[in-house]
Amino acid sequence: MTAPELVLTSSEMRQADRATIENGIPGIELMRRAGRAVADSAEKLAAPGDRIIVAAGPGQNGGDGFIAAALLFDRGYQVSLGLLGTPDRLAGDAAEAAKGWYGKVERVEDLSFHGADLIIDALFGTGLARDLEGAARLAVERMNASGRPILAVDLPSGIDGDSGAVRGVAVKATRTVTFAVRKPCHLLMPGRAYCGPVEVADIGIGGDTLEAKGGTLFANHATLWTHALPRPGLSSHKYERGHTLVASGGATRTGAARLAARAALRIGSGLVTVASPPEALGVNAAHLTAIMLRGCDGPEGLNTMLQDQRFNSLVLGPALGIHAGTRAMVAVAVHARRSLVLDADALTSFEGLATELHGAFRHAPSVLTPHDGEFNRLFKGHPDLVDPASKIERVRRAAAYTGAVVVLKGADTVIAAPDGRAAINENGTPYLATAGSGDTLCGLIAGLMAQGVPAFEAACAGVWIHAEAGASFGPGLIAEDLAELVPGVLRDLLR
Ligand SMILES: NC(=O)C1=CN([C@@H]2O[C@H](COP(=O)(O)OP(=O)(O)OC[C@H]3O[C@@H](n4cnc5c(N)ncnc54)[C@H](O)[C@@H]3O)[C@@H](O)[C@H]2O)[C@H](O)CC1
Ligand SMILES: [K+]
Repeated sequence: MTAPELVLTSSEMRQADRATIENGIPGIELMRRAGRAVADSAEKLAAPGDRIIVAAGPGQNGGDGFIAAALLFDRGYQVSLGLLGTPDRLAGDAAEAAKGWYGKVERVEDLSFHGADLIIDALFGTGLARDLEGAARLAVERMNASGRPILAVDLPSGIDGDSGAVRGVAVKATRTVTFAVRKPCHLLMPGRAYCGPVEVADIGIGGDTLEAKGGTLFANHATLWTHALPRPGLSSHKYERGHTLVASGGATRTGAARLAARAALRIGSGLVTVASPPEALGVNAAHLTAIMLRGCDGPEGLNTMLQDQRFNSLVLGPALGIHAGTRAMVAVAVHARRSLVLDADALTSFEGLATELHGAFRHAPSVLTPHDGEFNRLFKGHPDLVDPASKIERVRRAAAYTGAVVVLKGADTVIAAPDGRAAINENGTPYLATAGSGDTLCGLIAGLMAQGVPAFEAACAGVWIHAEAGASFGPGLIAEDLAELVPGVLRDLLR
């Protein structure tokens, strides 16, 4: 089976680099391999004889640029190189690499990018430390304005490697070649949108080293969770596949619960029941067939229902209303220690009250699925959770704080577990931004947990399957379609 795809932060990558050097591969050799990968990648974008302009920065990213420039010159390209800063400021491996470039070292300020068939952006990589200003900023602006194809070395200059944020301005790359593994910025927005297709070049940093220095952050693909997916055997019975309970809102707000319930059923929950306020029983009954329906009046009603241990997974939040009653229902659910997915109103009801949720979810598999607005409302007054620039860091801290798996939704949904594992999703589609889409996601995750899938794997799989279903439909997608598309996605996954 293919291993999950590791993603390493800048500092983890530096440690992996250092360990590789200590194990006997000199730094300059790693840089030569990196530079060769850049040259090989450039050859896919330009033909011998073409004019290539390399913009090199003051650090090792610039060093990679020097190596690539010399190789491409040898391979018959017309190569010019402009340096940001002066050659005497180059140090270590980058200074060594510069010795192999026999052409002129121009000032990056003096280069005209308009005549280039290809620009190689080797200004900054993982060492970017602050916003781009002055000459660096101008160089990036002029590269972008040239309209010429740009190959970014490691990552587009100006993008923060760990958060994917634009530090003032950033190169809009046509393609990016990175080394050993992808970094968070290749998956997180807005960085992902600046990279173009990302190529990962093997420069000889071993899998064991990458695993030892990273090992907790992943790209969210099936390789991460496919082993945990339920595969019903011939003898399996609906009662063994769990029973998901979804709480419905009042008479005019019942659709959300039914969307979640339908998704739970489609993902394989053996049984699904909508728990409905008495006044909404009629409208729910008119719309449910395979899904069961029970009257449930507020927190007391929920408490009574949960005396039945067969309800092993629970969705609370969609259209429940923002008030103390919803908070009380969450308290009942937490006390009952069932698998739990909380979304929407269940999260917003705790606006400014996050301390009530401190450690609350550590006793049972629990998943919170906020979007940015809900996350910021829930954790307002907790700068340590809301302020970090990196989405991964924010989600990890929220997971550690609450004891729940946290899914922070968006074009680059991040899922994190209290134990520090995190995954970045990248198969999302803008079509998923439609009313009721989040309700469906809750149902998928709860339906997987009902079948015994652990919370982190259920959240990661739910997010991926949800996105895959949305992408398979495309334009015109409405939330009602999503659950119906799940069987096709599952069929491919379980093949
Ligand atoms: N295993 C690998 O991944 C390898 C990666 N290599 C390349 O090395 C860079 C990282 O190199 P590093 O020297 O640490 O950082 P940078 O080159 O990105 O930049 C540091 C350099 O830039 C200055 N600086 C930082 N921010 C700014 C700013 N906003 N304005 C101006 N100057 C700034 C800083 O002071 C330093 O001088 C990695 O990305 C790979 O491309 C190696 O080749 C080995 C293998
Ligand atoms: K770069």
